[in-house]
Amino acid sequence: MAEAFSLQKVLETFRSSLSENKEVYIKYYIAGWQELVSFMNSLGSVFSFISKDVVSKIQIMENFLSAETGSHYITIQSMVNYELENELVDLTKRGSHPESGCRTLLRLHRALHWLELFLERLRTSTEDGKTSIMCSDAYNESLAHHHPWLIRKTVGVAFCALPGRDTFFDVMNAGDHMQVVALLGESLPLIAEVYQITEDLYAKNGLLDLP
Ligand SMILES: CCCCCCCCCCCCC/C=C/[C@@H](O)[C@H](COP(=O)(O)O)NC(=O)CCCCCCCCCCCCCCC
Repeated sequence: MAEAFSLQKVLETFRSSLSENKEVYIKYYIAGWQELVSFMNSLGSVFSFISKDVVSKIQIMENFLSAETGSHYITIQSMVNYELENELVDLTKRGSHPESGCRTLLRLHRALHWLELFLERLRTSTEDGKTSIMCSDAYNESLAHHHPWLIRKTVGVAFCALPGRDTFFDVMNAGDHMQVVALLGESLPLIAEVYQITEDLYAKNGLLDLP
């Protein structure tokens, strides 16, 4: 049987994703996402259209890693260099490289920003806090800017099906509520750092709007 989700595991995988010289290992980055997918699956099938999209993006990245050219995909930095130098990225409109590593990872990267905003809301919320509101506020501040109307509407409906704050804390499987809050406090700077390193790298290379 698969091991149960735990917030601690998410923290550990994102911690492992940072190299000494602050590069981001793709292997651990996608392992972190895989953990989050198992969390989402435990919330019920309303979220399966979201987790399916994440799973397909994880799969694209895994395929790059296991291909002959996999050594170029060790870190996000090496991937960006390799794909740009070899013109493997569609920069302005989708063409011959519709599923480059750079554009696929960008989608996960934007979602990581949502996660950061949402977990910060959850961490600082009070007992009567509504997860659906925390989720949609975080979404409207981040991912929503990149999604068309129909997706925004569908996502809005899914948010209403989110369990309450207590269930959320329990599913995180990290002890009592105070322990979860403490672990969130430990995890968030790490997630924020991984996010910021990627953001700076993409900005420097003009990759933030890849189609
Ligand atoms: C916890 C409940 C889950 C709430 C999820 C909120 C985020 C909403 C994301 C909605 C994505 C809708 C599906 C469609 C996506 C794609 O169109 C779109 C664009 O891709 P394309 O350019 O290839 O077409 N894809 C994306 O933007 C990537 C979306 C990735 C969503 C990741 C959501 C992760 C949720 C993780 C939950 C963890 C909760 C916290 C636990 C500690």
